[in-house]
Amino acid sequence: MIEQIIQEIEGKGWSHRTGVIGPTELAEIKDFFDHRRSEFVPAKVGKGENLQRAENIRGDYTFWIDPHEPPATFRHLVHFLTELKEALNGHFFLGLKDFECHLAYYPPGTYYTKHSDRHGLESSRVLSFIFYLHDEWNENDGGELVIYDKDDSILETVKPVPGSFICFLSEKFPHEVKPAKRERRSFTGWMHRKILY
Ligand SMILES: O=C(O)CCC(=O)C(=O)O
Ligand SMILES: [Fe+2]
Repeated sequence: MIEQIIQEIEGKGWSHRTGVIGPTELAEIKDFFDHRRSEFVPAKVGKGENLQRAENIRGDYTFWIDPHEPPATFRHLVHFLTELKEALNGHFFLGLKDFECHLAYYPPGTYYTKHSDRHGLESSRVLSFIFYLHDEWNENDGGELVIYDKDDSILETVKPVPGSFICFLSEKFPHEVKPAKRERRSFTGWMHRKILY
């Protein structure tokens, strides 16, 4: 699996793999979301003094996970990411040192408009990654991740298949989350060239 991801990143700069998380693990994750729901906070946009809630930009709620001390439910995902980080360093000499990650849920109808994960202040973000954690997703549920190229042409529209994983070079691909008909759940994060904690 990791080897295929590396090859896809080498070829096109991003990779989408299905079947990364199995049904038993997804069921445990569903329980975590259901039990810890009240601890999720509205995601904000901007930095420092300009940090603000802007539902017209992003409508998700997040719960940060410390990858150095993850809840048991997320140990497998953190392990997978650690192996991916080492493989990326081995193949591309990226010098990745750490990653940050959060859970997110997007209530029905919410979205995240087109943005880049890497702007001035976040210049150490190298790779963006997302696991899709909802237990069910139907053809017409929406919630696609639309990936753009540097010229703002659509490269790919990715359906958030439960248990799938996507990653892309943060610098190269602006992207957007389309509104969905059902709650859309994910584990999202970024690999960095510097130690974060
Ligand atoms: O959930 C997704 O598919 C993408 C989320 C995203 O772009 C972000 O949190 O920066
Ligand atoms: Fe993003």
